[in-house]
Amino acid sequence: MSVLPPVRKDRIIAQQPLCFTKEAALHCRGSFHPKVTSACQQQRTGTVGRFKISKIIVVGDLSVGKTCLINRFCKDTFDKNYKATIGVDFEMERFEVMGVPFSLQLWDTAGQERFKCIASTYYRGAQAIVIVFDVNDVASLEHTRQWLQDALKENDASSVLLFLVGTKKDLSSLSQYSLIEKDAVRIAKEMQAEYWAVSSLTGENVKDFFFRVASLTFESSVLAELEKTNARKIGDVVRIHSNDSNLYLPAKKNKSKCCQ
Ligand SMILES: Nc1nc2c(ncn2[C@@H]2O[C@H](COP(=O)(O)OP(=O)(O)OP(=O)(O)O)[C@@H](O)[C@H]2O)c(=O)[nH]1
Ligand SMILES: [Mg+2]
Repeated sequence: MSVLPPVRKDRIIAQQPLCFTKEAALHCRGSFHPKVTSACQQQRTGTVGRFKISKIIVVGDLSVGKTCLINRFCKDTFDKNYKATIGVDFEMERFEVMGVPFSLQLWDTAGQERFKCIASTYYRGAQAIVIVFDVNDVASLEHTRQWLQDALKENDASSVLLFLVGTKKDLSSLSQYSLIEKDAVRIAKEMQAEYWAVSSLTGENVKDFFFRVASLTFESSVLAELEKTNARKIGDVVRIHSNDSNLYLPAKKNKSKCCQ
């Protein structure tokens, strides 16, 4: 018998949420992968929904707004005063995706150089990496490549999902924003990351972004689980075939210009 309270009503995901821009999205299907949908309907999601907790790490320069982003989503709060994260912090968020319970552990890491080596010891075993920059600070966007490279030292580039997130959109004029967006989309494509722009002050796109992270992480976890089950059944490794050229095919990662 479960001792956990029911999942909050505003954490229930019935449909695949839309991407921010089709130009830099992990995939643009408006629905879950058909194999995932049928696995959920038939309650064949294996460890996903029972024991599995997916780890998401959030990295990026100091003061770009990583903590505020997580706090806006998890606690619906915003603090205008900067308090540096020391080492790491984490929040748990419980979702229900197509009727299946799904938990995310959101690891908020320190951007300050002096705490970086403590923070990097928590990078391992991530299902998704969220690389954050400030849309008003070009240098923080340029540094995202280095953050990704560091995070990938501890993770498998062929299976981890990547998100590039621009914060503090409220501080940017439309014309300033559209300039940096061009570069950000280009870098996101290079990294094979999905691009988002948000404001933790106003809340713009914050919930949509985390719903997308939860949905895509759920989808890839269920696909991996099905792949394992199939491999066990026939005693060999089987790939799940899909016509989409999407993030689930490791071959795609080989094309990355980044971190080689
Ligand atoms: N206007 C505005 N300010 C923001 C936003 N997000 C964060 N800030 C401010 O930016 C500063 C830094 O935010 P944090 O979330 O603490 O930054 P961080 O990336 O966690 O920093 P470290 O923990 O040192 O790595 C704070 O003063 C926040 O109030 C936003 O969306 N809009
Ligand atoms: Mg912080």
